[in-house]
Amino acid sequence: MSNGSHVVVAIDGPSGTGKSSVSKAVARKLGVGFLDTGAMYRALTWWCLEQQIELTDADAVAAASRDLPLTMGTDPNHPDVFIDGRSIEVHIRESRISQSVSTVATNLDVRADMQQRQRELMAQVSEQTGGVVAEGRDITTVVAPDATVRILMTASEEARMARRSKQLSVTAESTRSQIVDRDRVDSTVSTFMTAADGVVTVDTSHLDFEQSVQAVLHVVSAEAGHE
Ligand SMILES: Nc1ncnc2c1ncn2[C@@H]1O[C@H](COP(=O)(O)OP(=O)(O)OP(=O)(O)O)[C@@H](O)[C@H]1O
Ligand SMILES: Nc1ccn([C@@H]2O[C@H](COP(=O)(O)O)[C@@H](O)[C@H]2O)c(=O)n1
Repeated sequence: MSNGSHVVVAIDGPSGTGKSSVSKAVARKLGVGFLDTGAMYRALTWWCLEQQIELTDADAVAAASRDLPLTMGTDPNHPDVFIDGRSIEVHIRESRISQSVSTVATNLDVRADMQQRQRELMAQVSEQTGGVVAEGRDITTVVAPDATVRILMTASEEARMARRSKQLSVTAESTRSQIVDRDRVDSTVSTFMTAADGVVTVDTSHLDFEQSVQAVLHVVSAEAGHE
């Protein structure tokens, strides 16, 4: 997915690593679009709860996914998520969504649908802005295995707990099961705890936010000649 001179950056990693915030900053610096693929699974989860669809009813959830009136904002300065024209960005970050999103994301029919939508969105955004930074759990391996740059962003469990606890203003310990349990379930359908062949690992355990952004830009520069 290098599309001539377009730069396609795929970033995966476990929960709380900083993928989303770092990817957004990298997209801004490169002047290209940004796609938060986790937000798409969160949007479907929110929609199913709104429609009172049982998340364990795999067929009903897959049907909801196919019909989902989802629009993704891909400007890294104003990323937003819309269903039927209504912004649901705030709602999809609620803890009830974080706690149930993996049930939806491990539905294989849902994944096939979302992966197809993500490929189409990435191609569209790349065409419009000259590239895209897309982040999630299966972008480097399934959605865009031929991306110009493929990165696995990691951080120790302790660093991720500390980042999440600061973000949510709760104790670090209380975030452990949230992070560990979600990764355990999510990794039954995607490979993001270890780097696949050809994927560059960026370990941010001992980096601050700006250093993490620079580390990713350094890899982009080395792999694609962009900075
Ligand atoms: N290198 C870093 N050092 C310190 N804090 C960081 C760093 N990178 C990101 N953060 C902070 O960590 C928090 C979590 O980051 P973010 O939401 O981007 O993670 P994520 O990997 O996308 O998580 P998830 O996949 O669970 O949504 C944010 O508050 C972010 O500002
Ligand atoms: N490519 C992806 C991205 C996300 N998921 C699932 O969505 C959940 C929410 O993701 P966040 O990055 O917003 O926390 C995540 O826990 C996965 O269940 C996915 O499966 N594939």
